[in-house]
Amino acid sequence: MVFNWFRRQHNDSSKTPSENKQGETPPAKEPQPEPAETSTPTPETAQDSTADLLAFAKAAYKNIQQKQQSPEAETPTDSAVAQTLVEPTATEIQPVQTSKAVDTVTEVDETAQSPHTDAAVEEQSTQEIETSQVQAADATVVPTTTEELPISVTAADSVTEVTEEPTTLNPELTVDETETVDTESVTSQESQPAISFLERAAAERQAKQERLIASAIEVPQPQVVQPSAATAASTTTPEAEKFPGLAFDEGFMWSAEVLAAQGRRAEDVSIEEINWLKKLRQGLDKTRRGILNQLKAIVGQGPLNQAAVTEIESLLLQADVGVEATDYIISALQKKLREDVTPPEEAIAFLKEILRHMLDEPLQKSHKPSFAPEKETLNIWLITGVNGAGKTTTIGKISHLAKKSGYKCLIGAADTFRAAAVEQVKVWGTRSGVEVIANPGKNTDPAAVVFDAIAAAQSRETELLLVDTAGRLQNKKNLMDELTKIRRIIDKKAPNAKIESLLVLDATLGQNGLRQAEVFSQAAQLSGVVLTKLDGTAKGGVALAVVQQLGLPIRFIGAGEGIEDLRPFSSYEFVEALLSG
Ligand SMILES: Nc1nc2c(ncn2[C@@H]2O[C@H](COP(=O)(O)OP(=O)(O)OP(=O)(O)O)[C@@H](O)[C@H]2O)c(=O)[nH]1
Repeated sequence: MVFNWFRRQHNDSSKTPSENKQGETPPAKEPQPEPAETSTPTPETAQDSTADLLAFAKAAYKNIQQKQQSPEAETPTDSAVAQTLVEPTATEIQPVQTSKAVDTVTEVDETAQSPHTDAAVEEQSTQEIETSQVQAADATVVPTTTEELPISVTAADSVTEVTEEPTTLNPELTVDETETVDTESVTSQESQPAISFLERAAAERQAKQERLIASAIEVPQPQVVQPSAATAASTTTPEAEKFPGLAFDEGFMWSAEVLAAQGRRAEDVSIEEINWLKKLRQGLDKTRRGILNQLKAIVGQGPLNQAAVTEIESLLLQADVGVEATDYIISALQKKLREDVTPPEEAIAFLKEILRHMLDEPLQKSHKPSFAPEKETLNIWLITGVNGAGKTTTIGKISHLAKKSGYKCLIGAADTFRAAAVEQVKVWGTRSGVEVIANPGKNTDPAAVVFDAIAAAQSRETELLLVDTAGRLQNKKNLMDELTKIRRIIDKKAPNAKIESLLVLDATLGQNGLRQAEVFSQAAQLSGVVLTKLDGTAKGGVALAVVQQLGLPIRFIGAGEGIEDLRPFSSYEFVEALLSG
Protein backbone atom coordinates (compact mmCIF):
# COMPACT_ATOMS: atom_id res chain seq x y z
CA MET A 1 0.00 0.00 0.00
CA VAL A 2 1.45 3.36 -1.02
CA PHE A 3 1.80 6.05 1.60
CA ASN A 4 0.12 9.20 0.40
CA TRP A 5 2.39 12.04 1.44
CA PHE A 6 -0.29 14.62 0.76
CA ARG A 7 -2.84 12.99 3.04
CA ARG A 8 -0.22 11.62 5.39
CA GLN A 9 -1.84 8.22 5.40
CA HIS A 10 -1.78 5.05 3.38
CA ASN A 11 -3.87 4.98 0.25
CA ASP A 12 -6.60 2.51 0.67
CA SER A 13 -7.14 1.09 -2.76
CA SER A 14 -10.47 -0.38 -1.74
CA LYS A 15 -11.90 3.11 -1.41
CA THR A 16 -12.99 5.47 -4.10
CA PRO A 17 -11.02 8.68 -4.50
CA SER A 18 -13.71 10.70 -2.77
CA GLU A 19 -13.89 8.24 0.10
CA ASN A 20 -10.17 8.36 0.35
CA LYS A 21 -10.10 12.08 0.54
CA GLN A 22 -9.39 13.13 4.07
CA GLY A 23 -7.80 16.15 5.55
CA GLU A 24 -4.05 16.16 5.28
CA THR A 25 -4.17 17.76 8.66
CA PRO A 26 -5.32 15.08 11.00
CA PRO A 27 -7.42 16.41 13.80
CA ALA A 28 -5.27 17.39 16.71
CA LYS A 29 -5.94 15.34 19.76
CA GLU A 30 -4.19 17.61 22.12
CA PRO A 31 -6.41 18.09 25.15
CA GLN A 32 -8.24 21.34 24.93
CA PRO A 33 -7.61 23.72 27.78
CA GLU A 34 -10.08 23.09 30.55
CA PRO A 35 -10.76 24.63 33.91
CA ALA A 36 -7.65 24.63 36.01
CA GLU A 37 -8.78 22.04 38.55
CA THR A 38 -9.54 19.38 35.94
CA SER A 39 -6.74 20.00 33.51
CA THR A 40 -3.84 20.35 35.90
CA PRO A 41 -2.18 16.97 35.71
CA THR A 42 -1.53 15.12 38.93
CA PRO A 43 1.96 13.62 39.30
CA GLU A 44 0.45 10.16 38.63
CA THR A 45 -1.34 11.13 35.42
CA ALA A 46 1.70 13.02 34.23
CA GLN A 47 3.80 9.93 34.89
CA ASP A 48 1.32 7.72 33.05
CA SER A 49 1.30 9.91 29.97
CA THR A 50 5.09 10.12 29.97
CA ALA A 51 5.25 6.33 30.15
CA ASP A 52 2.70 6.02 27.34
CA LEU A 53 4.64 8.42 25.23
CA LEU A 54 7.88 6.59 25.84
CA ALA A 55 6.23 3.31 24.90
CA PHE A 56 4.89 4.88 21.70
CA ALA A 57 8.29 6.36 20.84
CA LYS A 58 10.01 3.05 21.51
CA ALA A 59 7.58 1.17 19.32
CA ALA A 60 7.96 3.74 16.54
CA TYR A 61 11.73 3.60 16.86
CA LYS A 62 11.83 -0.17 16.67
CA ASN A 63 9.49 -0.12 13.73
CA ILE A 64 11.70 2.31 11.83
CA GLN A 65 14.74 0.19 12.62
CA GLN A 66 12.98 -2.85 11.24
CA LYS A 67 11.97 -0.98 8.10
CA GLN A 68 15.53 0.18 7.59
CA GLN A 69 16.81 -3.36 7.99
CA SER A 70 14.24 -4.70 5.58
CA PRO A 71 15.37 -4.61 1.95
CA GLU A 72 11.75 -4.06 0.97
CA ALA A 73 11.48 -0.67 2.61
CA GLU A 74 8.53 1.08 1.04
CA THR A 75 10.07 4.45 0.45
CA PRO A 76 13.70 5.42 0.22
CA THR A 77 14.90 7.65 2.99
CA ASP A 78 16.34 11.01 2.33
CA SER A 79 19.85 9.74 2.47
CA ALA A 80 19.00 6.90 0.14
CA VAL A 81 17.70 9.39 -2.38
CA ALA A 82 20.79 11.49 -1.98
CA GLN A 83 22.99 8.46 -2.38
CA THR A 84 21.04 7.50 -5.44
CA LEU A 85 21.78 10.84 -6.96
CA VAL A 86 25.45 10.76 -6.15
CA GLU A 87 26.27 7.14 -6.79
CA PRO A 88 24.09 6.01 -9.65
CA THR A 89 26.19 2.94 -10.26
CA ALA A 90 25.78 1.42 -6.83
CA THR A 91 24.07 -1.90 -7.35
CA GLU A 92 21.90 -1.87 -4.30
CA ILE A 93 20.17 1.30 -5.41
CA GLN A 94 19.84 0.44 -9.05
CA PRO A 95 16.07 0.00 -9.14
CA VAL A 96 15.45 3.49 -7.88
CA GLN A 97 18.17 5.11 -9.88
CA THR A 98 17.27 3.40 -13.10
CA SER A 99 13.95 5.09 -13.24
CA LYS A 100 15.52 8.40 -12.36
CA ALA A 101 18.32 8.03 -14.83
CA VAL A 102 16.00 7.47 -17.73
CA ASP A 103 13.82 10.24 -16.58
CA THR A 104 12.68 12.27 -19.46
CA VAL A 105 12.59 15.91 -20.13
CA THR A 106 10.34 16.42 -23.06
CA GLU A 107 11.42 19.39 -25.06
CA VAL A 108 8.74 20.90 -27.20
CA ASP A 109 10.51 21.61 -30.43
CA GLU A 110 9.97 25.24 -31.20
CA THR A 111 10.05 24.82 -34.95
CA ALA A 112 7.50 22.07 -34.86
CA GLN A 113 5.28 24.08 -32.59
CA SER A 114 2.99 26.68 -33.89
CA PRO A 115 4.96 29.78 -32.95
CA HIS A 116 2.83 31.37 -30.34
CA THR A 117 3.95 34.84 -29.76
CA ASP A 118 2.19 36.81 -27.13
CA ALA A 119 0.24 38.70 -29.75
CA ALA A 120 -0.63 35.57 -31.65
CA VAL A 121 -2.10 33.86 -28.67
CA GLU A 122 -4.00 36.95 -27.69
CA GLU A 123 -5.41 37.37 -31.15
CA GLN A 124 -6.44 33.84 -31.72
CA SER A 125 -9.67 32.70 -30.29
CA THR A 126 -9.32 29.79 -27.90
CA GLN A 127 -10.80 27.64 -30.60
CA GLU A 128 -8.05 28.61 -32.97
CA ILE A 129 -5.34 28.06 -30.45
CA GLU A 130 -6.72 24.73 -29.63
CA THR A 131 -6.89 23.58 -33.21
CA SER A 132 -3.44 24.72 -34.15
CA GLN A 133 -1.95 23.39 -30.98
CA VAL A 134 -3.57 20.06 -31.28
CA GLN A 135 -2.35 19.82 -34.84
CA ALA A 136 1.13 20.77 -33.78
CA ALA A 137 1.04 18.30 -30.97
CA ASP A 138 -0.25 15.61 -33.24
CA ALA A 139 2.37 16.32 -35.83
CA THR A 140 5.52 15.77 -33.92
CA VAL A 141 5.82 17.40 -30.66
CA VAL A 142 3.90 16.39 -27.64
CA PRO A 143 3.59 12.68 -27.28
CA THR A 144 -0.05 11.85 -27.48
CA THR A 145 -0.12 8.41 -26.02
CA THR A 146 2.04 6.57 -23.63
CA GLU A 147 2.46 3.72 -26.10
CA GLU A 148 3.80 6.06 -28.69
CA LEU A 149 6.36 7.41 -26.40
CA PRO A 150 7.63 5.16 -23.69
CA ILE A 151 9.51 7.17 -21.14
CA SER A 152 12.92 5.70 -21.76
CA VAL A 153 12.54 6.00 -25.51
CA THR A 154 11.61 9.63 -25.15
CA ALA A 155 14.70 10.17 -23.12
CA ALA A 156 16.93 8.54 -25.63
CA ASP A 157 15.38 9.82 -28.79
CA SER A 158 14.18 13.27 -28.37
CA VAL A 159 15.40 14.57 -25.11
CA THR A 160 18.88 15.68 -25.11
CA GLU A 161 19.42 18.44 -22.71
CA VAL A 162 19.26 17.17 -19.20
CA THR A 163 20.84 13.81 -19.17
CA GLU A 164 23.63 14.49 -16.77
CA GLU A 165 22.27 15.62 -13.58
CA PRO A 166 24.13 18.20 -11.58
CA THR A 167 23.59 17.04 -8.08
CA THR A 168 24.01 18.63 -4.78
CA LEU A 169 24.95 16.58 -1.85
CA ASN A 170 22.13 16.10 0.53
CA PRO A 171 23.25 17.16 3.98
CA GLU A 172 22.25 13.76 5.30
CA LEU A 173 24.59 12.11 2.89
CA THR A 174 27.38 14.22 4.19
CA VAL A 175 26.55 12.98 7.64
CA ASP A 176 26.49 9.40 6.40
CA GLU A 177 29.83 9.86 4.80
CA THR A 178 31.28 11.34 7.90
CA GLU A 179 29.98 8.44 9.86
CA THR A 180 31.47 5.99 7.41
CA VAL A 181 34.81 7.68 7.55
CA ASP A 182 34.60 7.70 11.29
CA THR A 183 33.86 4.02 11.41
CA GLU A 184 36.59 3.17 9.00
CA SER A 185 39.19 5.16 10.80
CA VAL A 186 38.27 3.59 14.11
CA THR A 187 38.44 0.12 12.59
CA SER A 188 41.75 0.72 10.90
CA GLN A 189 43.31 1.80 14.14
CA GLU A 190 42.20 -1.21 16.10
CA SER A 191 45.43 -3.01 15.28
CA GLN A 192 47.55 -0.26 16.77
CA PRO A 193 48.74 -0.98 20.29
CA ALA A 194 48.33 2.54 21.71
CA ILE A 195 44.81 3.93 22.21
CA SER A 196 44.52 6.97 20.07
CA PHE A 197 42.44 10.00 20.84
CA LEU A 198 40.06 9.03 18.06
CA GLU A 199 39.56 5.58 19.49
CA ARG A 200 38.95 6.90 22.94
CA ALA A 201 36.47 9.43 21.64
CA ALA A 202 34.67 6.76 19.63
CA ALA A 203 34.59 4.39 22.59
CA GLU A 204 33.24 7.09 24.86
CA ARG A 205 30.62 8.06 22.34
CA GLN A 206 29.62 4.45 21.89
CA ALA A 207 29.38 3.83 25.61
CA LYS A 208 27.30 6.97 26.02
CA GLN A 209 24.93 6.06 23.24
CA GLU A 210 24.62 2.51 24.47
CA ARG A 211 23.76 3.77 27.92
CA LEU A 212 21.16 6.08 26.44
CA ILE A 213 19.62 3.43 24.26
CA ALA A 214 19.73 0.79 26.99
CA SER A 215 17.84 3.09 29.30
CA ALA A 216 15.25 3.92 26.67
CA ILE A 217 14.83 0.94 24.42
CA GLU A 218 15.69 -2.67 24.01
CA VAL A 219 18.21 -3.08 21.28
CA PRO A 220 16.99 -5.69 18.82
CA GLN A 221 19.31 -8.52 17.88
CA PRO A 222 21.50 -7.24 15.08
CA GLN A 223 20.64 -8.84 11.78
CA VAL A 224 23.75 -9.59 9.85
CA VAL A 225 22.95 -8.66 6.31
CA GLN A 226 26.33 -8.64 4.69
CA PRO A 227 29.04 -10.72 6.26
CA SER A 228 31.74 -8.44 5.01
CA ALA A 229 34.57 -6.49 6.56
CA ALA A 230 32.36 -3.45 6.57
CA THR A 231 29.68 -5.28 8.52
CA ALA A 232 32.23 -6.57 10.96
CA ALA A 233 33.29 -3.02 11.59
CA SER A 234 29.72 -1.89 11.96
CA THR A 235 29.01 -4.35 14.76
CA THR A 236 31.29 -2.30 16.88
CA THR A 237 29.43 0.90 16.08
CA PRO A 238 26.54 2.27 18.11
CA GLU A 239 22.93 1.75 17.08
CA ALA A 240 22.59 5.25 15.77
CA GLU A 241 25.42 4.68 13.33
CA LYS A 242 23.85 1.51 12.06
CA PHE A 243 20.70 3.41 11.23
CA PRO A 244 21.81 6.64 9.65
CA GLY A 245 19.52 9.52 10.41
CA LEU A 246 17.86 7.61 13.25
CA ALA A 247 18.67 8.56 16.79
CA PHE A 248 16.53 8.09 19.85
CA ASP A 249 17.09 11.60 21.02
CA GLU A 250 15.04 14.47 22.33
CA GLY A 251 14.02 15.48 18.82
CA PHE A 252 12.77 11.94 18.16
CA MET A 253 10.73 11.98 21.36
CA TRP A 254 9.21 15.34 20.53
CA SER A 255 8.35 14.28 16.98
CA ALA A 256 6.87 11.01 18.19
CA GLU A 257 4.76 12.93 20.70
CA VAL A 258 3.44 15.22 17.98
CA LEU A 259 2.54 12.27 15.77
CA ALA A 260 0.97 10.33 18.65
CA ALA A 261 -1.15 13.34 19.58
CA GLN A 262 -2.54 13.31 16.06
CA GLY A 263 -3.64 9.72 16.40
CA ARG A 264 -0.82 8.21 14.37
CA ARG A 265 -0.05 4.55 15.06
CA ALA A 266 3.50 3.70 16.04
CA GLU A 267 3.82 1.27 13.14
CA ASP A 268 2.95 4.01 10.66
CA VAL A 269 5.63 6.41 11.83
CA SER A 270 8.38 6.75 9.27
CA ILE A 271 11.87 8.17 9.50
CA GLU A 272 10.92 10.80 6.90
CA GLU A 273 8.15 12.12 9.14
CA ILE A 274 10.40 12.19 12.17
CA ASN A 275 13.13 13.95 10.23
CA TRP A 276 10.68 16.46 8.84
CA LEU A 277 9.26 17.34 12.26
CA LYS A 278 12.73 17.71 13.71
CA LYS A 279 13.64 19.98 10.85
CA LEU A 280 10.50 22.07 11.23
CA ARG A 281 11.09 22.52 14.93
CA GLN A 282 14.71 23.37 14.37
CA GLY A 283 13.71 25.78 11.62
CA LEU A 284 11.29 27.60 13.89
CA ASP A 285 13.81 27.70 16.67
CA LYS A 286 14.60 31.37 16.23
CA THR A 287 10.96 32.41 16.18
CA ARG A 288 10.22 30.17 19.13
CA ARG A 289 13.08 31.41 21.24
CA GLY A 290 12.06 34.95 20.42
CA ILE A 291 8.58 34.64 21.81
CA LEU A 292 8.09 31.55 23.94
CA ASN A 293 10.05 32.26 27.07
CA GLN A 294 8.86 35.81 27.31
CA LEU A 295 5.29 34.81 26.64
CA LYS A 296 5.43 32.21 29.38
CA ALA A 297 6.71 34.77 31.81
CA ILE A 298 4.03 37.29 30.86
CA VAL A 299 0.96 35.09 30.70
CA GLY A 300 1.95 33.41 33.92
CA GLN A 301 1.30 36.59 35.82
CA GLY A 302 -2.47 36.34 35.72
CA PRO A 303 -4.87 38.83 34.11
CA LEU A 304 -3.07 40.86 31.50
CA ASN A 305 -2.45 44.42 32.48
CA GLN A 306 -1.71 47.07 29.92
CA ALA A 307 2.06 46.63 30.22
CA ALA A 308 1.77 42.88 29.61
CA VAL A 309 -0.50 43.42 26.62
CA THR A 310 1.97 45.85 25.11
CA GLU A 311 4.80 43.40 25.67
CA ILE A 312 2.97 40.49 24.03
CA GLU A 313 1.92 42.70 21.15
CA SER A 314 5.48 43.69 20.59
CA LEU A 315 6.67 40.06 20.68
CA LEU A 316 4.08 38.93 18.16
CA LEU A 317 4.73 41.85 15.85
CA GLN A 318 8.44 41.11 15.96
CA ALA A 319 7.69 37.55 14.84
CA ASP A 320 5.82 39.11 11.90
CA VAL A 321 2.44 37.90 13.05
CA GLY A 322 0.98 41.15 11.73
CA VAL A 323 -1.26 43.75 13.33
CA GLU A 324 -4.62 42.15 12.65
CA ALA A 325 -3.61 38.71 13.80
CA THR A 326 -1.89 40.14 16.86
CA ASP A 327 -5.00 42.08 17.86
CA TYR A 328 -7.08 38.95 17.52
CA ILE A 329 -4.70 36.90 19.65
CA ILE A 330 -4.40 39.53 22.34
CA SER A 331 -8.11 39.99 22.75
CA ALA A 332 -8.70 36.23 22.91
CA LEU A 333 -5.96 35.84 25.52
CA GLN A 334 -7.20 38.76 27.56
CA LYS A 335 -10.69 37.36 27.65
CA LYS A 336 -9.48 33.99 28.84
CA LEU A 337 -7.10 35.34 31.44
CA ARG A 338 -9.71 37.68 32.80
CA GLU A 339 -12.01 34.74 33.43
CA ASP A 340 -9.51 32.27 34.86
CA VAL A 341 -6.47 32.18 37.00
CA THR A 342 -4.32 30.29 34.56
CA PRO A 343 -0.91 28.76 35.16
CA PRO A 344 1.62 29.54 32.40
CA GLU A 345 1.55 26.06 30.84
CA GLU A 346 -2.19 26.21 30.55
CA ALA A 347 -2.13 29.70 29.15
CA ILE A 348 0.32 28.53 26.50
CA ALA A 349 -1.96 25.59 25.71
CA PHE A 350 -4.79 28.06 25.28
CA LEU A 351 -2.63 30.23 23.08
CA LYS A 352 -1.84 27.20 20.93
CA GLU A 353 -5.53 26.57 20.53
CA ILE A 354 -6.12 30.17 19.41
CA LEU A 355 -3.34 29.92 16.83
CA ARG A 356 -4.55 26.60 15.47
CA HIS A 357 -8.03 27.99 15.15
CA MET A 358 -6.73 30.99 13.20
CA LEU A 359 -4.61 28.83 10.89
CA ASP A 360 -7.48 26.45 10.16
CA GLU A 361 -10.12 29.09 9.61
CA PRO A 362 -9.68 29.42 5.82
CA LEU A 363 -10.09 25.65 5.54
CA GLN A 364 -13.41 25.76 7.30
CA LYS A 365 -14.60 28.42 4.89
CA SER A 366 -13.45 26.53 1.83
CA HIS A 367 -15.10 23.24 2.97
CA LYS A 368 -12.10 21.53 1.47
CA PRO A 369 -9.70 20.55 4.19
CA SER A 370 -7.92 17.98 2.05
CA PHE A 371 -5.17 19.07 -0.21
CA ALA A 372 -4.21 15.94 -2.04
CA PRO A 373 -4.45 15.66 -5.81
CA GLU A 374 -7.49 13.63 -6.71
CA LYS A 375 -6.60 10.24 -8.16
CA GLU A 376 -7.58 9.37 -11.73
CA THR A 377 -8.36 13.00 -12.48
CA LEU A 378 -6.25 15.78 -13.93
CA ASN A 379 -5.22 18.17 -11.18
CA ILE A 380 -3.45 21.32 -12.33
CA TRP A 381 -1.51 23.31 -9.78
CA LEU A 382 -0.37 26.70 -10.97
CA ILE A 383 2.64 27.83 -8.96
CA THR A 384 3.13 31.58 -8.77
CA GLY A 385 5.19 34.05 -6.78
CA VAL A 386 7.93 36.62 -7.13
CA ASN A 387 11.34 35.50 -8.29
CA GLY A 388 13.44 33.90 -5.64
CA ALA A 389 10.47 32.95 -3.44
CA GLY A 390 11.17 29.28 -4.08
CA LYS A 391 8.68 28.34 -6.84
CA THR A 392 10.97 26.05 -8.79
CA THR A 393 12.27 24.37 -5.67
CA THR A 394 8.71 23.90 -4.45
CA ILE A 395 7.69 22.32 -7.75
CA GLY A 396 10.62 19.91 -7.44
CA LYS A 397 9.65 19.00 -3.90
CA ILE A 398 5.93 18.60 -4.65
CA SER A 399 6.67 16.47 -7.70
CA HIS A 400 8.84 14.28 -5.47
CA LEU A 401 5.97 13.88 -2.99
CA ALA A 402 3.60 13.12 -5.86
CA LYS A 403 5.93 10.50 -7.31
CA LYS A 404 6.43 8.87 -3.93
CA SER A 405 2.68 8.87 -3.37
CA GLY A 406 1.98 7.07 -6.63
CA TYR A 407 0.59 9.92 -8.74
CA LYS A 408 1.29 10.32 -12.45
CA CYS A 409 2.91 13.72 -12.45
CA LEU A 410 4.17 16.18 -15.07
CA ILE A 411 5.79 19.61 -14.90
CA GLY A 412 5.15 22.48 -17.30
CA ALA A 413 8.10 24.90 -17.49
CA ALA A 414 6.23 28.11 -18.20
CA ASP A 415 8.78 30.49 -16.72
CA THR A 416 10.19 31.31 -20.11
CA PHE A 417 11.30 34.80 -19.14
CA ARG A 418 14.40 33.75 -17.27
CA ALA A 419 16.46 31.37 -19.40
CA ALA A 420 17.97 29.55 -16.42
CA ALA A 421 14.55 28.90 -14.92
CA VAL A 422 13.74 26.20 -17.47
CA GLU A 423 17.07 24.49 -16.88
CA GLN A 424 16.51 24.69 -13.14
CA VAL A 425 13.10 23.09 -13.29
CA LYS A 426 14.49 20.34 -15.52
CA VAL A 427 17.11 19.53 -12.92
CA TRP A 428 14.35 19.22 -10.32
CA GLY A 429 12.33 17.07 -12.72
CA THR A 430 15.29 14.77 -13.11
CA ARG A 431 15.75 14.58 -9.36
CA SER A 432 12.17 13.69 -8.67
CA GLY A 433 11.79 11.46 -11.70
CA VAL A 434 9.07 13.58 -13.26
CA GLU A 435 8.89 14.69 -16.87
CA VAL A 436 9.13 18.33 -17.81
CA ILE A 437 7.36 19.91 -20.77
CA ALA A 438 9.42 22.87 -21.94
CA ASN A 439 10.02 24.95 -24.98
CA PRO A 440 13.71 25.55 -25.61
CA GLY A 441 13.29 28.82 -27.49
CA LYS A 442 14.07 32.19 -25.98
CA ASN A 443 11.18 34.31 -24.77
CA THR A 444 8.66 31.80 -26.01
CA ASP A 445 5.11 32.28 -25.01
CA PRO A 446 4.45 30.72 -21.61
CA ALA A 447 0.78 30.31 -22.43
CA ALA A 448 1.79 28.09 -25.35
CA VAL A 449 3.94 25.95 -23.04
CA VAL A 450 1.01 25.61 -20.67
CA PHE A 451 -1.19 24.63 -23.58
CA ASP A 452 1.26 21.94 -24.64
CA ALA A 453 1.72 20.73 -21.10
CA ILE A 454 -2.04 20.32 -20.67
CA ALA A 455 -2.27 18.46 -23.98
CA ALA A 456 0.52 16.15 -22.89
CA ALA A 457 -1.07 15.67 -19.47
CA GLN A 458 -4.42 14.82 -21.02
CA SER A 459 -2.97 12.33 -23.45
CA ARG A 460 -0.92 10.59 -20.77
CA GLU A 461 -3.63 10.54 -18.14
CA THR A 462 -1.48 12.60 -15.86
CA GLU A 463 -2.96 13.13 -12.42
CA LEU A 464 -0.94 16.13 -11.31
CA LEU A 465 0.40 18.82 -13.62
CA LEU A 466 2.58 21.40 -11.89
CA VAL A 467 3.01 24.64 -13.80
CA ASP A 468 6.03 26.83 -13.10
CA THR A 469 5.53 30.52 -13.88
CA ALA A 470 7.70 33.60 -14.12
CA GLY A 471 8.29 35.63 -10.99
CA ARG A 472 9.46 38.71 -12.81
CA LEU A 473 8.75 40.35 -16.14
CA GLN A 474 9.55 43.75 -17.60
CA ASN A 475 7.00 45.23 -15.23
CA LYS A 476 4.31 44.20 -12.85
CA LYS A 477 1.53 44.74 -15.35
CA ASN A 478 3.10 42.39 -17.87
CA LEU A 479 3.58 39.78 -15.21
CA MET A 480 -0.03 39.99 -14.11
CA ASP A 481 -1.27 39.96 -17.69
CA GLU A 482 0.76 36.85 -18.34
CA LEU A 483 -0.60 35.07 -15.29
CA THR A 484 -4.13 36.06 -16.22
CA LYS A 485 -3.60 34.63 -19.68
CA ILE A 486 -2.13 31.38 -18.35
CA ARG A 487 -5.02 31.01 -15.98
CA ARG A 488 -7.48 31.59 -18.82
CA ILE A 489 -5.82 28.94 -20.97
CA ILE A 490 -5.94 26.44 -18.12
CA ASP A 491 -9.59 27.13 -17.43
CA LYS A 492 -10.53 26.74 -21.09
CA LYS A 493 -8.28 23.89 -22.11
CA ALA A 494 -8.94 21.79 -19.03
CA PRO A 495 -12.41 22.72 -17.84
CA ASN A 496 -12.82 19.50 -15.90
CA ALA A 497 -9.48 19.61 -14.17
CA LYS A 498 -9.13 20.33 -10.47
CA ILE A 499 -7.30 23.63 -10.62
CA GLU A 500 -5.36 25.10 -7.73
CA SER A 501 -3.41 28.29 -7.83
CA LEU A 502 -0.72 28.43 -5.20
CA LEU A 503 1.28 31.46 -4.23
CA VAL A 504 4.80 30.75 -3.04
CA LEU A 505 5.83 33.16 -0.30
CA ASP A 506 9.26 33.55 1.20
CA ALA A 507 8.77 33.58 4.97
CA THR A 508 11.98 35.52 5.52
CA LEU A 509 10.33 38.51 3.85
CA GLY A 510 7.70 38.60 6.57
CA GLN A 511 5.07 41.25 6.06
CA ASN A 512 6.66 42.45 2.82
CA GLY A 513 5.74 39.18 1.16
CA LEU A 514 2.09 39.77 1.90
CA ARG A 515 1.91 42.90 -0.16
CA GLN A 516 3.01 40.91 -3.19
CA ALA A 517 0.37 38.35 -2.43
CA GLU A 518 -2.45 40.81 -2.83
CA VAL A 519 -1.34 41.59 -6.37
CA PHE A 520 -1.03 37.93 -7.36
CA SER A 521 -4.34 37.12 -5.79
CA GLN A 522 -6.33 38.87 -8.48
CA ALA A 523 -4.38 37.67 -11.51
CA ALA A 524 -4.04 34.02 -10.61
CA GLN A 525 -7.19 33.51 -8.53
CA LEU A 526 -5.14 32.17 -5.66
CA SER A 527 -6.48 29.28 -3.68
CA GLY A 528 -3.62 28.72 -1.26
CA VAL A 529 -0.14 29.58 -0.14
CA VAL A 530 3.14 27.71 0.06
CA LEU A 531 5.30 29.23 2.76
CA THR A 532 8.99 28.61 2.10
CA LYS A 533 12.25 29.18 3.96
CA LEU A 534 10.79 28.71 7.40
CA ASP A 535 14.15 27.29 8.39
CA GLY A 536 16.24 29.80 10.19
CA THR A 537 13.91 32.78 10.09
CA ALA A 538 12.72 34.66 13.13
CA LYS A 539 9.63 35.67 11.16
CA GLY A 540 7.79 32.34 11.35
CA GLY A 541 4.78 34.18 12.75
CA VAL A 542 4.07 35.39 9.22
CA ALA A 543 2.07 32.19 8.74
CA LEU A 544 -0.60 33.71 10.96
CA ALA A 545 -0.55 36.96 9.04
CA VAL A 546 -0.97 35.03 5.78
CA VAL A 547 -4.20 33.41 6.84
CA GLN A 548 -5.53 36.40 8.72
CA GLN A 549 -4.79 39.04 6.11
CA LEU A 550 -5.14 37.07 2.90
CA GLY A 551 -7.81 34.66 4.05
CA LEU A 552 -5.92 31.93 2.21
CA PRO A 553 -5.06 28.52 3.61
CA ILE A 554 -1.41 27.51 3.85
CA ARG A 555 -1.09 24.31 1.87
CA PHE A 556 2.61 23.46 2.15
CA ILE A 557 5.55 24.67 4.14
CA GLY A 558 9.20 24.46 3.18
CA ALA A 559 11.98 24.32 5.71
CA GLY A 560 15.12 23.67 3.71
CA GLU A 561 16.58 23.36 0.27
CA GLY A 562 16.53 19.56 0.04
CA ILE A 563 13.99 17.52 -1.90
CA GLU A 564 12.39 16.21 1.33
CA ASP A 565 12.17 19.62 2.94
CA LEU A 566 8.55 20.39 2.12
CA ARG A 567 5.40 18.92 3.55
CA PRO A 568 1.67 19.60 3.56
CA PHE A 569 0.88 22.18 6.19
CA SER A 570 -0.49 20.99 9.48
CA SER A 571 -1.59 23.69 11.89
CA TYR A 572 -1.08 21.31 14.78
CA GLU A 573 2.51 20.54 13.90
CA PHE A 574 3.29 24.13 13.08
CA VAL A 575 1.95 25.47 16.37
CA GLU A 576 3.66 22.75 18.37
CA ALA A 577 6.95 23.52 16.64
CA LEU A 578 6.40 27.19 17.29
CA LEU A 579 5.41 27.06 20.92
CA SER A 580 6.72 23.88 22.50
CA GLY A 581 9.63 24.58 24.76
N1 LIG B 1 16.59 27.68 3.18
C1 LIG B 1 15.67 27.48 2.26
N2 LIG B 1 15.91 27.83 1.00
C2 LIG B 1 14.95 27.61 0.07
C3 LIG B 1 13.70 27.04 0.40
N3 LIG B 1 12.97 26.97 -0.74
C4 LIG B 1 13.74 27.48 -1.73
N4 LIG B 1 14.93 27.88 -1.25
C5 LIG B 1 16.06 28.51 -1.96
O1 LIG B 1 15.64 29.75 -2.48
C6 LIG B 1 16.35 30.03 -3.67
C7 LIG B 1 15.37 30.44 -4.76
O2 LIG B 1 14.56 29.33 -5.05
P1 LIG B 1 13.89 29.12 -6.48
O3 LIG B 1 13.10 27.87 -6.38
O4 LIG B 1 14.88 29.25 -7.56
O5 LIG B 1 12.95 30.37 -6.53
P2 LIG B 1 11.98 30.83 -7.72
O6 LIG B 1 10.82 31.43 -7.07
O7 LIG B 1 11.73 29.72 -8.65
O8 LIG B 1 12.86 31.93 -8.43
P3 LIG B 1 12.80 32.40 -9.97
O9 LIG B 1 13.04 31.19 -10.79
O10 LIG B 1 13.90 33.41 -10.03
O11 LIG B 1 11.47 33.00 -10.20
C8 LIG B 1 17.14 28.78 -4.01
O12 LIG B 1 18.46 28.97 -3.60
C9 LIG B 1 16.49 27.71 -3.16
O13 LIG B 1 17.38 26.68 -2.78
C10 LIG B 1 13.46 26.68 1.77
O14 LIG B 1 12.39 26.20 2.18
N5 LIG B 1 14.48 26.92 2.64
